[in-house]
Amino acid sequence: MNQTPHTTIMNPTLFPATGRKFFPDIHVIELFIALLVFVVIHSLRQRRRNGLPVWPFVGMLPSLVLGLRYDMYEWISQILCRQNGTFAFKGPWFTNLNCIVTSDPRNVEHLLKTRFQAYPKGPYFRHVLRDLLGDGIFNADDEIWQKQRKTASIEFHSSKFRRMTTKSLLELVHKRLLPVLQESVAQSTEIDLQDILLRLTFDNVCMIAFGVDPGCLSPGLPEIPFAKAFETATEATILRFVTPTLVWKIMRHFNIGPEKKLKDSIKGVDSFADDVIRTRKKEVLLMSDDDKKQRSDLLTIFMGLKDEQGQPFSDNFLRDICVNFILAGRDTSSVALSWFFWLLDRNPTVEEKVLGEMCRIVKEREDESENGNLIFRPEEVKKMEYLHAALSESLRLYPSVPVDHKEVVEDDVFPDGRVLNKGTKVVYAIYAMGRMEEIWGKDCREFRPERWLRDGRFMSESAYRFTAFNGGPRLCLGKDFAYYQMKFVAASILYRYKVEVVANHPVAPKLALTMYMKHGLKVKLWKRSKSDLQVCHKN
Ligand code: HEM
Repeated sequence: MNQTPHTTIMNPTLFPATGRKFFPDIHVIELFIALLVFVVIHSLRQRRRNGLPVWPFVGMLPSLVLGLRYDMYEWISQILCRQNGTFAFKGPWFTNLNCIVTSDPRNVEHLLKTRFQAYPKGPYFRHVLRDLLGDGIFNADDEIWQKQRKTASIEFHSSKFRRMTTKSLLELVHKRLLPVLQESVAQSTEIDLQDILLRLTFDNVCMIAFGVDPGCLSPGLPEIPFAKAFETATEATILRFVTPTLVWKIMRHFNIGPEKKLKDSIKGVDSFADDVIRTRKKEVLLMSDDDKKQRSDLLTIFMGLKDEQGQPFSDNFLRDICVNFILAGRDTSSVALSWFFWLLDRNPTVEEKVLGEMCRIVKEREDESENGNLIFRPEEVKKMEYLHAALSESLRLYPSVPVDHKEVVEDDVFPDGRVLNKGTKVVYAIYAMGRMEEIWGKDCREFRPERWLRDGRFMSESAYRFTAFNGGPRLCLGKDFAYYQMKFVAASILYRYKVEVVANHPVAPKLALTMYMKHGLKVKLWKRSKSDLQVCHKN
């Protein structure tokens, strides 16, 4: 038999009626190609509309992954420039990554001030940050936030607080920071300035929040378990933002991966906080009313207050308050100063002007005898307008908090016409705002402190164009203190040393809650000679 029954009956590639060959594999391929072409055209059309291609299932994730490999903040800035300041990010299906990203000052003012009540931090972010930040000021909304804000605000604006912060900063700089820097000069070694500044601000803010000095900035730069735990906890928390909620929750349940790291590090933070709270409670019992009034650390202040039921705050809540303030005060001014020193190294004319201003101010002193170990006085720091402008310019380009977030709790429309449904997450891109020509003009990417000066005096900018310190009712509580701290530290260093960034040291931002330099800031210090300062005195 030539034609076997097997071929006629069993082979589905022949049409029984016509005997014509049917090639399902070719049709499948054609169909597949057609679908692919459709998907690509559709995704690219979406690119025109949304700024990025939107792929089935994964949304804009492929572009995000590429952005993460390059420079996340630059990547966001470029999309926002193309999209006139606002775009909708579409994450993979069934994840929480969908959000509206904006750098339009009108929208930023709308969400931070005009419609403040409609844009709280919201349940999603609160949930992600809850293990580390609890009910502390950064993570709270409504009454819980209001109560902390009000109390801390009274405290931050009191003269007692100012005296305490000025004194503790002076001691930290002169007894701890300068000797460590001097040691590096004597040994002729390179140092990681970012690490040293982080230690300085950590010790400083622990004194403000807890009233204790952990001693991170000490000779030999010891590793302090509390500081280490704090750093690991913030890093592990960030990972939750880029991990689908279900995945990190499963990891948390089984205590594995980054969630295990997070849990262990939070234990470290809690154990330090618990110790301080327990000890302070015993101390407070023995204190006279006058002694209590002398103390201006936040822990002692909040310990003396009562909640709505007339009960003292729980230890957990006291812990949350302090941990949030430490986060607020540690990572912000230190990274801002690191970017500032890096920019100064690249802009020697700005450095000359900063130095010239300091020297002019010192020259006004009646008694210049202490010049050898000069300590800047608060009224002198206030007079440093050019330094103030240079730090603001540095924060404009490298804001310590590069992106921030809100969640809209009722349907709303942005001033630019974008419609937002209840529950939409909104990201305001502070880093990108510093790179918008519409806000700062054609030279927006240049480091030019003069843009902040009118007739030599510093002129502040609207918080909705320069959002480095946030704006509206949640404006940074530590803004005045932060400027004083940064100016005092920068002036005390620059008056004594030339800070030279090590050649070829790679500089890039790290993906974190705050704008760390990924590889730190390796520098070498050179002691300024008397003649350097005499030249600058003459200017
Ligand atoms: C260069 C230094 C600083 C910058 C750029 C900065 C920036 C910011 C930003 C952007 C926020 C809003 C965060 C948010 O709501 O998500 C904020 C809030 C806050 N900052 Fe600062 N900060 C700095 C220094 C400090 C310091 C030194 C302290 C305290 C010692 C501090 C205390 C606070 C507090 C308590 C809040 C929460 C305000 C609220 O939610 O009502 N900040 N800061």
